Amino acid sequence: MAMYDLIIRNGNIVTADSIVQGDIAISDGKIKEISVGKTLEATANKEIKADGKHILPGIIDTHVHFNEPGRTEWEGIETGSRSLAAGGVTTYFDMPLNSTPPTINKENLELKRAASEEKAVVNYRFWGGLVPENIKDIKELHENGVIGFKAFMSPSGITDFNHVDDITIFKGMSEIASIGSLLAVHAESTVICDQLAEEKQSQNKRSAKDFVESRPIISEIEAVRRIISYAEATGCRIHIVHASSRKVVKEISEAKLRGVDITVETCPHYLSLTIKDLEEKGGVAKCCPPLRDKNEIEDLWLAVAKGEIDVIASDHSPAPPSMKEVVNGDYFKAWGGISGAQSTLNVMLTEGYFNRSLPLEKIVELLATNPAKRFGLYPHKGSILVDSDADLTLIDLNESFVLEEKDLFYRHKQSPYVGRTFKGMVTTTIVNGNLVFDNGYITTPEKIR
Ligand SMILES: NC(=O)N[C@H]1NC(=O)NC1=O
Ligand SMILES: [Zn+2]
Ligand SMILES: [Zn+2]
Repeated sequence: MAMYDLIIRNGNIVTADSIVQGDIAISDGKIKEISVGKTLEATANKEIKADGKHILPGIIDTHVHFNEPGRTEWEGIETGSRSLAAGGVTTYFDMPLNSTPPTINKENLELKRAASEEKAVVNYRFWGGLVPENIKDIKELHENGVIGFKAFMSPSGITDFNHVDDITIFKGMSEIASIGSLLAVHAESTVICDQLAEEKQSQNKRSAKDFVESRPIISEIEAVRRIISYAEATGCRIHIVHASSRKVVKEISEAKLRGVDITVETCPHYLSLTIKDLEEKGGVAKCCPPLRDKNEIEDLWLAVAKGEIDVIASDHSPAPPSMKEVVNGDYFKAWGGISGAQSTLNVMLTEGYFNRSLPLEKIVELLATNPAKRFGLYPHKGSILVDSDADLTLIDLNESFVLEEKDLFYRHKQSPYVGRTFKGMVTTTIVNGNLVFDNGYITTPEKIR
């Protein structure tokens, strides 16, 4: 009889296509055997009873800012990756900015890699940056394993990561196309946002509403249209990050129909928080593009249901509480970025599965399968197949909880979701066949909560 490292017994195995009941056997960090509908005749060093639970392919968060090296006091790889594990995430892609030095050349990439090797409790990959200064470094970054490149079309909020001008976009995208990589784009118009922000501030209008009005949806639409025209000219594959509105998504759907190789991401906060939350909670709910209104949320859920969205990622972009504070009612000054790494699956289960009947298979597709496919990790990741990596997320849909600060594994225990009731709970996160999170505890390298 076969002997494995780990067997998970009698769970509901969820993939993008189906839900079946069965056993999963794991050895050497890989799925070795799957038995559907009947007990797997084998033994293992460890067994997990998953009766009544659902087993998902490990979640892939394609968009986090972990600030390390250089700004570890903002988050850091250790606390950041623990938070992800607690949220059922088994692989993350770390953005090239907010750490210092930013990941814009091979030397800086090696610094990030060294810090991650030492500290990450889940799997990871790195984005390289595209900035006006580094077109010459693109090829080498690609050869050293970055998942793709990231550019900002508007100021990033970080002085050592410049946004791209149109000639950089054009030249950079030509280069990225020639090596067969991909460009992720923060698409907001500098002209529109800067001008409106200046008008507002010169009139001393600095409320939450003023801030939101200074970054309107049209600014995203304009930038998306522009980047699409460059994609069509250069043949560069693109991925639009954090679209805040279905109106933005529509531009991307139309480009897809024309044959442009483009995908789109949105984030849990654009599906669950509004400008009212920004007014009530303050800086903890500030992000760029900003939160929109209730109608936009429902429209965005329609886009999700209809398959217009490819990927949902956290855009976890934390900062120390002092930087998130709204001082004297000035919403322009506070750091833009939401701490969400731990809550992506919770938001999708509660607001998607329970409140809007979004199928679990669809959630798996958006959070694991599509990210794996788009960024070349499929079928090793994003699937539950024999020979896949043993990255798995176990959830209990019968549990619910109110998120408290003490539940957060972030360096700074702030989240716009504190106080929210979530239905469904992540019980166990398995990375390369090892339990990393179990029943409220991070289990490796030591047990902590
Ligand atoms: N620099 C940075 O992380 N910016 C992110 N924050 C945010 O709210 N939107 C972003 O692009
Ligand atoms: Zn961004
Ligand atoms: Zn980001």
